[in-house]
Amino acid sequence: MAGLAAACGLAERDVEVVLLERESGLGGRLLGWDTTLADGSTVTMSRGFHAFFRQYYNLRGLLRRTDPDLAGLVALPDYPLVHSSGARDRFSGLPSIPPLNAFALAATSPSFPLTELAGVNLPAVLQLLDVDVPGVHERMGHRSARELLEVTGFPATARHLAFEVFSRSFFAAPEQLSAAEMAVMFHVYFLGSAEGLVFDVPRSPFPQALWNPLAGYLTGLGVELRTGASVDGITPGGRLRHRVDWSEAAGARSGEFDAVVLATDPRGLRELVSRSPELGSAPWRSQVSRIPSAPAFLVSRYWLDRPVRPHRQAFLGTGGYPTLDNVSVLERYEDQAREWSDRTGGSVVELHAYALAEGCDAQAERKSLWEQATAVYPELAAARQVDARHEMRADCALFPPGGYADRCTVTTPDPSLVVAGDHVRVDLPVALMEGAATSGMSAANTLLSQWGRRGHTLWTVPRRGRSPALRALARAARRRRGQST
Ligand SMILES: Cc1cc2nc3c(=O)[nH]c(=O)nc-3n(C[C@H](O)[C@H](O)[C@H](O)COP(=O)(O)OP(=O)(O)OC[C@H]3O[C@@H](n4cnc5c(N)ncnc54)[C@H](O)[C@@H]3O)c2cc1C
Repeated sequence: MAGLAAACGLAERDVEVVLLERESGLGGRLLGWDTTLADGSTVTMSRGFHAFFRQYYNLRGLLRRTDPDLAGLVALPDYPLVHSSGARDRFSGLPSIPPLNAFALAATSPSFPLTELAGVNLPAVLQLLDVDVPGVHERMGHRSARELLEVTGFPATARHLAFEVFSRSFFAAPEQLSAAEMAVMFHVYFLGSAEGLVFDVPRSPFPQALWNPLAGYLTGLGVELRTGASVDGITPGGRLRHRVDWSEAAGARSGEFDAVVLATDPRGLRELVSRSPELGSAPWRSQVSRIPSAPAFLVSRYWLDRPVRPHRQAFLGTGGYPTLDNVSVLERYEDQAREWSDRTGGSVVELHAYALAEGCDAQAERKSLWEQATAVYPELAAARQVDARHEMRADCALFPPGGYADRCTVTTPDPSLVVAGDHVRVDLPVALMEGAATSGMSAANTLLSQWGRRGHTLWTVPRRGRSPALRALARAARRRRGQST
């Protein structure tokens, strides 16, 4: 996503671009590939469910290049959260005006029982109303999301349901995630924007909905897309600034370039830079070598011989289970799964487990994940698995407490070398897919500005809390405590 955004931003300003992608298709963590099921059907497998939030302005801008009305996305305006204890919550029907949305959530959500609100630490909660990027990372980034939730005194149900679900969507347990990331998330979804927690999902598998149209657009702009091209190393060029060596099925290749955008996942960057000892500077290479990766995750997709119960939602977030984080029913939103379900009478159900224990056993995790899902949707236990696919990987970024200052930025010691990806620090309130798209465009802008070419406008929710009154209250609370919260 970051690489595609950068390629798009550059090619639209008449820069000649060669995009090198190691996998056989585009999309990175949203790659899709064909697989044939036991019943003979050919379907597209992927790492599965991704929520395209309405605040993902730069990502949506990228997709609008080929789909101006975003017709390729389907809205999922309501999705429940359930806790293993039986507690339930949902985020639909909230007013759209900040901060009324946050107050209405606290007043109406079953996770915030009025009887427990007396225990809330108001000065600490006020800090969530005064989020500014990057200041919040200096004030709160040394704490973990778990500590933040404990210090706020939010009711246990709210902590375990709403907030833990969000923390784990960063592929980390709350003790592994920076409190500042959680605060920024609160800002993005409540106080900084009117779109709330509504999100969309692709109407078709990722290649069909997103990447094939974008590939056509980029090719039309003259971008040379080379998939199955794994970059081996980068050295100083003879004719141009950089020589890039890569391997393809046809053999080893190389090319010289004025500039390079490194838009890989964290591990890809660590490995590529370690194989390129002349790139950047020694301190920068050392910084890259420290980029942390999140623990492994598991995505299990099942094609079942019978449907789940009719009222099951497209997406359900779960909390309090050993590893299960969410369950989605693909035929509720994706055309390919709907076609399979209509044809066979079955259901396509996907389970996600983030932040798995180090060294866990893949087979045991699959079995356990399925068993947890049958506790949530008991009808699954009676279903026959026509087929299943499992993806267990560890290619996501981790945003640990105290990690912000050490995060790579788009710029590097070499002006002709820029970095993009969701792990990259852009000092804007963005994360995950939107972080990737924003950093990609920002990388393109950095190069374009050196070449005297017009950049692209980047959009985000405001970089700081919108309400001066709430900000003043938060500052006053900080002064009274005489310390940062
Ligand atoms: C299961 C799952 C669920 C998720 N759900 C959500 C969600 O709901 N909402 C959300 O916003 N985000 C979600 N994410 C996160 C989201 O997928 C990422 O934030 C985003 O895809 C990151 O994009 P990127 O461009 O930074 O990196 P990537 O997508 O990882 O792209 C990096 C690319 O670099 C390529 N590469 C690496 N090394 C080399 C090399 N040497 N040569 C050539 N190519 C190389 C890789 O093949 C890859 O294509 C989810 C992720 C997963 C795994």
